[in-house]
Amino acid sequence: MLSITSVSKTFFPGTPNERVALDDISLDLATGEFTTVIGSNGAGKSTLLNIVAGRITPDRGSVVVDGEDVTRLPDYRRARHLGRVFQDPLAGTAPDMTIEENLAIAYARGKRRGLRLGVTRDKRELFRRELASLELGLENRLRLKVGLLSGGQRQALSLLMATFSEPKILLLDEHTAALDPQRADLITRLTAEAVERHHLTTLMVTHNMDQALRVGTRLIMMHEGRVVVDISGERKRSATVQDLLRAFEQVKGAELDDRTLLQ
Ligand SMILES: Nc1ncnc2c1ncn2[C@@H]1O[C@H](COP(=O)(O)OP(=O)(O)OP(=O)(O)O)[C@@H](O)[C@H]1O
Repeated sequence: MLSITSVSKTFFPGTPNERVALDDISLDLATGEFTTVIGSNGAGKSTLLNIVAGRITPDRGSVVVDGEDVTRLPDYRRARHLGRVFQDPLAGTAPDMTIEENLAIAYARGKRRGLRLGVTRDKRELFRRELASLELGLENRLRLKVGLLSGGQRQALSLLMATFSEPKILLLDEHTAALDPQRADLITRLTAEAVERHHLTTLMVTHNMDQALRVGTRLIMMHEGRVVVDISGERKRSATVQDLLRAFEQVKGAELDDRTLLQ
């Protein structure tokens, strides 16, 4: 469903501020594959997501979504195939609009013109059912302004908005990092449920190794713009935080030109 092939990105090339963000990365995600992405600060995780989203164009390489080469397609032209949730709960929703208006905008994404916006009775029922699945009581507060919700509630709504139109790719950029542990656990659970229910091909960046191991079907660790660990299936299920820390120490200690892939 998602093929990233030999993608490289350097910011400010040829200047003293030159930063290699991605260094010849290749990654193939099958439909429904849920990949968690960990790595140190500056490893290139956000840049990878931005390249998939079309916010950043790679210097080299290609991005193919469901057979379509989108490498040079601007972000607004791929938005209907993508769902994205950011770290900041304020980023994914419009605070001055009501819950149902926000949902109507998300619902219209990916639909043909003419089927857009406006909250009909059918849609309201659909929104109510979807909101009920969050178990936060929001289904009875459809006309509440989103700005009045807590961070956790807003993030749950952002997640619902990003997933219920069944995008081809779901991008989660540390979307639980700004929440308290209890809310973070709730959003993590809702994420796993939504991905499973809609069979979404997902990339989830997190700094929480435990979370990266608990959810998803595959885990990659990035370092200095490269994928240095890539595990799935039983290897992922049996891996521990200690294993990841050990692998990270090994990579950090390796020579810069050592391209050994740890598996
Ligand atoms: N827009 C930009 N302009 C210049 N340099 C950038 C830009 N975005 C990222 N970089 C640089 O590219 C490298 C990778 O950054 P990126 O944000 O992708 O890392 P990350 O793994 O998401 O880090 P973090 O965990 O700290 O968010 C870093 O050296 C960063 O300084």
